[in-house]
Amino acid sequence: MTVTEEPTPVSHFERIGGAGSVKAAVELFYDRVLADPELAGYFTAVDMAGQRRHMAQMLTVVLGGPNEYRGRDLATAHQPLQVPVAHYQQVGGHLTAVLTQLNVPGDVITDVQAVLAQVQDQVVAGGRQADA
Ligand code: HEM
Repeated sequence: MTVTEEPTPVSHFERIGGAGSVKAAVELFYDRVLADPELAGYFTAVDMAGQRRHMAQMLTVVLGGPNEYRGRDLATAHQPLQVPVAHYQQVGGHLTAVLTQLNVPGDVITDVQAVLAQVQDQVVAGGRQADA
C-alpha cells in the first residue's frame, strides 16, 4: 500500500447511517403501505415481521451494504400476486416519500429509483417469470 492510494468509496448504505437508518425507513415504508387502502389487502395474510426483515436486507444490498438477503427472488414472491403497474408505482412512491422524509440525499434516492425500475418486470403481473 502507498500513501497515494485512493480511499475506499463510501457506500450509500454507510452515508445514510447504516442498518439503523435502513430499519427505520422500512418501518415507515410498510406503515404507509398498510395505511394505503389500495395496497393493504395484499398483506393481510403476510407475516409482516419477516416481510420487514427481508425488505431491510434487500434495501441494504441496493444501497451497497452487506448482502444478507434471505428472501425469495422477487419474481417468485410477486408473480402469484398479479400486481398491476399502477400498484407497483404506488409502492415505489411510498418508498421515495419515506426516503425523502428521512432526508436521504437526492443522489441516493435517484439510485434507488433506478433499481426499482430495473426490477419492475419481476414484480408486476405478466412480467418476467421466476427462475425455473
Ligand atoms: C417495488 C419493488 C418491490 C420490492 C423491491 C419488493 C420487495 C419484496 C421483498 C424483499 C419481499 C419478501 C420476499 C420473501 O420474503 O421471500 C416481498 C414480498 C411481498 N411483496 Fe414486494 N416488493 C416490491 C413491490 C411490491 C408491490 C408493488 C406489491 C403489491 C402491490 C408487493 C407486495 C408484496 C407481498 C404481498 C409480499 C409477500 C408475498 C408472500 O409472502 O407470499 N411488493 N417484496
